[in-house]
Amino acid sequence: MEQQLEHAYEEVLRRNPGEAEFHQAVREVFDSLGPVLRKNPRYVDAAVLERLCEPERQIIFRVPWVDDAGRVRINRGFRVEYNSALGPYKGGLRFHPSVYLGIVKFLGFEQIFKNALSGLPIGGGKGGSDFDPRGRSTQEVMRFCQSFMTELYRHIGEYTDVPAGDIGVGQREIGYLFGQYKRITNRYESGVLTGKGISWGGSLVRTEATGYGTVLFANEMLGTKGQDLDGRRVTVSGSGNVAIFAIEKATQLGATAVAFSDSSGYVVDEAGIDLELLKEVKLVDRGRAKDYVDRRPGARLVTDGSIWDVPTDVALPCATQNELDENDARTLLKNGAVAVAEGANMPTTPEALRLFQEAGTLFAPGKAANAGGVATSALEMQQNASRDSWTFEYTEERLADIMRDVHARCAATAEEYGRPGDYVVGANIAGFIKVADAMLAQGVI
Ligand SMILES: NC(=O)C1=CN([C@@H]2O[C@H](COP(=O)(O)OP(=O)(O)OC[C@H]3O[C@@H](n4cnc5c(N)ncnc54)[C@H](O)[C@@H]3O)[C@@H](O)[C@H]2O)C=CC1
Ligand SMILES: O=C(O)CCC(=O)C(=O)O
Repeated sequence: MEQQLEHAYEEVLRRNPGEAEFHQAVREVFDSLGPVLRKNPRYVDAAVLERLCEPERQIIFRVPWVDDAGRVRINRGFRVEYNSALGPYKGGLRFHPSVYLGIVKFLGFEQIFKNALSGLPIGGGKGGSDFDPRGRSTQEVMRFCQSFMTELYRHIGEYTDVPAGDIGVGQREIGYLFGQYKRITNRYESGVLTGKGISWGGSLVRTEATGYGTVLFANEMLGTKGQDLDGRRVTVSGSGNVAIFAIEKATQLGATAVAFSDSSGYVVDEAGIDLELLKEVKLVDRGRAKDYVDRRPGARLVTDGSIWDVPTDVALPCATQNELDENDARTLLKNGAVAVAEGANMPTTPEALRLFQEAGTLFAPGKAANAGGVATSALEMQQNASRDSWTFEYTEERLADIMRDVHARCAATAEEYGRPGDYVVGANIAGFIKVADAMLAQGVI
């Protein structure tokens, strides 16, 4: 079976040149699959690996828009409709200058397994653009979103493909995208996008869900060792949607979050991050880390080195891919970190992951730990379909149940395949089996 996996991986390299992040995401999943393929050769016979590595549809389009100075700008838009074995394509849109096809494909590939693990009927997809929202006015962002949707609308729908937010796309952008979709189609199709505002079809808890879910997963992992987050030091990279609500849930569970970051550096606040201030700086003012430090006595901004230099018990990388490397892992281990849970998608490099695995550190891969976001999007779709809206308490309880289930499924699968405590193997195998079985049942498509 190892030979088949190697052959399939070589084909991925050959067919997708230059897409390093996509190669990395495939490699990490393939590294887990040997035992499951040996046990079920029918997956190999039906070319499930090869099919999983080829998206069902890849859409690339021009996004023209006019900036505030009247100049015409051109960006590139993407939507990769990766796999629909379990439901309509589902996954976020990322607006960031680094976006290219390889990033969208890695995210879409990860999304297939994550969505399978959530236990909800959603397939995998992802999209975005190399548009950089930083420094752009609200009017420019709106014009960009309207142009983006003017092409995207023909590819998406409640039963087809349901985008949501990711880096650079929050409720404001979802609002402009939804408005343009409604205008073009003349349909109030609430279930076409998730992450909407509460008064126009959104779900309570969706904003908080990814960060909350990541922390709940970390707490479940600690629970297997008779420990929890209470009294722990936590470090959270990033200061966007995922990071902020990871800090909030960790604080609710009795931990002290001592550091966060953005692309300008990291902030250490030994007294515990002031969440209200952080929300004001980041969510209201759209400011920088320095704006927090300017208003918070005792906090300091560090503009060189790495946030993972800050001694911590629990590390929550919640910014972006490959942000925690081998050196960072060594430092975290030296400083006694006991758990790492990925709020971001693939934030840990393969070399760093290996070090954590060798050290026996509790390690939650993003496709399991951050599944609460997309799961709550699926709950938003349920509410839209039934024209209902649930309370915060009820929705949060559903999220907590889902995260417990995801944790239990990963742990049980790791155990079954002889790797107890290895959540990477557990998540990859459990997600793979669910998707692969549905693909087999649906024939060669
Ligand atoms: N929003 C969601 O529901 C979900 C997001 N994720 C993942 O979580 C991560 C963060 O996403 P969001 O919080 O939604 O985005 P966001 O746009 O709200 O925040 C992103 C944060 O990461 C930082 N960042 C981005 N690129 C960076 C870079 N190259 N270097 C340093 N810092 C950088 C930004 O300063 C910002 O603080 C991403 O990996 C995303 O794919 C995963 C699951 C769901
Ligand atoms: O809520 C969603 O549909 C997407 C969330 C997402 O992009 C992710 O899980 O990485």
